[in-house]
Parts: sequence; C-alpha cells; structure tokens
Amino acid sequence: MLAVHFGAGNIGRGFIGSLLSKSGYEVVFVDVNDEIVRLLNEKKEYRVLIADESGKEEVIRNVSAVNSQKEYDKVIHYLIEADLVTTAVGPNILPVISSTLAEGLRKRLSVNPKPLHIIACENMIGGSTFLKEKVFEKISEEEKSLFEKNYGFLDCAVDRIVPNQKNSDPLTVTVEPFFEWVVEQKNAVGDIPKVKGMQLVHDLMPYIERKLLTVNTGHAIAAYLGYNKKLQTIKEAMDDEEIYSDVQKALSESGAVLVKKYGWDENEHQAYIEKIIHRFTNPSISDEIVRVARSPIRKLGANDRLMKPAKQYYELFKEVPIGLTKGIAALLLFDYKEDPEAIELQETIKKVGMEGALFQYSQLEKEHPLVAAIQKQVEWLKESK
Ligand SMILES: NC(=O)c1ccc[n+]([C@@H]2O[C@H](COP(=O)([O-])OP(=O)(O)OC[C@H]3O[C@@H](n4cnc5c(N)ncnc54)[C@H](O)[C@@H]3O)[C@@H](O)[C@H]2O)c1
Ligand SMILES: O=P(O)(O)OC[C@@H](O)[C@@H](O)[C@H](O)[C@H](O)CO
Repeated sequence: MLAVHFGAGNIGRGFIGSLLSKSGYEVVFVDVNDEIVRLLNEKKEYRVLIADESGKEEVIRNVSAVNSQKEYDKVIHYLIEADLVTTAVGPNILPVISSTLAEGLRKRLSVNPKPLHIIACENMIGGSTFLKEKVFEKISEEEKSLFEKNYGFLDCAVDRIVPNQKNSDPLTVTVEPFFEWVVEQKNAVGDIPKVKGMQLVHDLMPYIERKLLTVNTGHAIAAYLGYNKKLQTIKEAMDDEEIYSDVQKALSESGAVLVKKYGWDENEHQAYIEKIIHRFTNPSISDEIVRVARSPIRKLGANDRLMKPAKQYYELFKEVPIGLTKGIAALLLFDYKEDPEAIELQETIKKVGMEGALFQYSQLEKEHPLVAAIQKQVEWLKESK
C-alpha cells in the first residue's frame, strides 16, 4: 500500500505520516524543502518523540520523499500508483498543489482504474472540498464526471499539537501524546483504505466545529493575548492568570454555541474544554506564540476559529461575547514583522481602519455590534500595555 503525503512538516511527519507508516503504508512525502527531502531519502526513517513524562520514542520507517518543484514527473508517477493521498501543507498552499494533483489524477485515469481518496488534513472547515474545487478548476467538463466517479475528496478534522521543532536531528519531531483524526465518509468512492487511529464518521460538521472552535479558538486567544503581553510560549501565556481566565471565558462562549447547535452534552463538553486547557499547559512542550498566531488574516476569516463562534454567539444569544471579542481585538494588534499576513493586516488597518479590515477579512458590516465591542477591547488592550 502506497500513501502519498503532501507536506513533510510538523503535522506531516509528526502525525499523518507516522500513522500511515505504522498502519503498514509505504509513505512518500512530497515537499519543497530540499534539506528535508534529502534527509528522508538518505535515512528512510525518522523519530517521533512523545512529549510527556514517558519520554517515549517511535521510529517511523518505510518513508521517502520527492521535491515537487524539481521532480515533477516522480510526483505524477506516485499519484498514479497511490492507494491514498493526504496533505498537511496549510490552507493557503492547497491551491498551489492543486495543479500537480489535477495532472496526476488526470494521467491516472487512463492507467489505473482503482478509485482513490484524497484527504486534506488542514485546520479549516471543508479542506478537502476546497482542494477538490481548486482541482476541478483545472479540468474539463468530461474529466469532471470521471473524477467524480473515481476520486473521493474526504473532509476531516485533525488534532495534535506539534510545535516548531528544535531537535538537533532536523527529521525528528516532538509531538504531544494526544491525537484525533476524524474523517467524513460521505464522499467515499468505494472502500476507504484503513489507517490505525483514523475515525470515520457520517457527518463531520459537529467534529470539525468542535475541534476548530475549541482547540484552535482557545489556542489563538492565548497566542494573541500572549503576544500582546510580550510572552514567548503558549505555556507562558496560560501561566498568566488574566489570559487563562480569558481563554476559559472564550471557550465557554464558543462552547455555548456548540452545545446549542449540535446538542453536545454540556458536562462532556466542559470536560473536553478542560482537557484542551490541560494540553495547552503541557510542560514538556514549548510551543511558540508566533507559530500559533501565524496567518492572522486567515484566522480572521468569517468561517474560522474566532469570528465564526463570535458571530454565532451573537446570533443565538443576542449578546456580545466578551472573551471572543477580546481575542479578536488582540489579533488586530498582532504586528509580528516575520509574518507576512501580520504585516499586510497592519497595512490594511492603517489604510482603512479596523472597521474596514473587519469588513474586508471577516465580512462584518460596520453596524454589527461586534465591531464596536472589538474596537473598545482594542482600546483597553492598548491602554493596558
Ligand atoms: N502543527 C500543528 O499543531 C497542527 C495540528 C493540526 C493541524 N495542523 C494543520 O496542518 C497543516 C500543516 O501545518 P504544520 O504545522 O505541519 O506546518 P509546517 O509548516 O510544519 O508544514 C508544512 C509543510 O508543507 C511544505 N510545503 C509548503 N509548500 C509546499 C508545496 N507547494 N508542496 C508541498 N509541500 C509544501 C513545507 O515545506 C512544510 O514542510 C496546516 O493546515 C495546519 O493548520 C497543524
Ligand atoms: O495551524 P494553524 O495556524 O491553523 O493554527 C495554529 C495552532 O492552533 C494549530 O496548529 C494547533 O496546534 C493544532 O490545530 C492542534 O490540533
């Protein structure tokens, strides 16, 4: 069994690649990082270190890699042969890989009749559906109907905290012990290849929203408020009493939305929140605030971790959510010079103001009560600096 995985980064090696290899797949990573590609081909294995008191170490074998910018033909060859295709490149890179994927899948049609599943393991709602849309922009009407029959793009939710790596061996990845990979089977074309640790569900929406609007909401709020206080890691942010209680407040707000929308049991959801807060304070992980805060424009999206629960909270309860708006306010102050989206966001705010930026990136009309509440929180955050 051959799995082709785009993105040999933190989640690629530390989570998806590791599960695939442990389930018996030969894993071919596709990446653009020369050094990682070279080392994977040289060593054919890498280490995953579990960040807890156990100090457990796993060796991930039967892996290799290709550079998609330099070895295009090889990527196409592997796409023709693959039994499963997965990605963990980041939502903004899905359009970039869609041309190569379209070409590989097109060539495969004439030589390999086996159906194939493609799973985008990204932090977004409908990641595989989005990838499919990008692939379908590159093919003819006739090909579209063949692709529909042969290729299943399955949406999923992935959860495992994998920080930026500081190991002396560049292939080694330190990961938290917890993981969850929930895949929606609705769009399957035949049997979905088995992967140990992959959970299949009929309807993903309750799971992806629970994950994105709890884990990533809390994470983002800790990161932006932590950055505002000049802290370095998520653990440091969670050790700050004020930030800790702001994260709790925001998660009780997004939790109220999730419980109301999906009927999750209130006590079980509270236990889910507490487990996540515990994960954020894992002393064996050093997760940089600027990693978690990365791409603030993406994170300000109407369908993403902050604005979606804030808007829904207002719609459902006719009240402004205090914790969520404070997190959004802190995001608007994120001015990290090494993050291109942070620079763009600050330039946009200079040009069109916060109201304009909220409209441009979150489609929030200036009359919406959230706008005034966010602006007030921005003033408070600036004063408290
Ligand atoms: N790290 C986490 O804790 C975590 C957890 C769950 C989900 N995710 C999601 O997983 C995805 C990847 O995140 P990450 O933390 O692993 O990021 P990362 O930056 O560590 O990895 C991304 C990889 O993609 C590669 N890449 C970039 N452009 C490419 C291209 N055109 N073709 C092939 N590869 C390309 C990069 O070189 C890099 O190796 C994101 O969507 C993220 O939201 C991350
Ligand atoms: O990957 P992003 O940029 O969408 O979000 C940053 C972190 O919140 C994220 O990577 C988490 O660590 C992960 O989603 C945990 O499952």
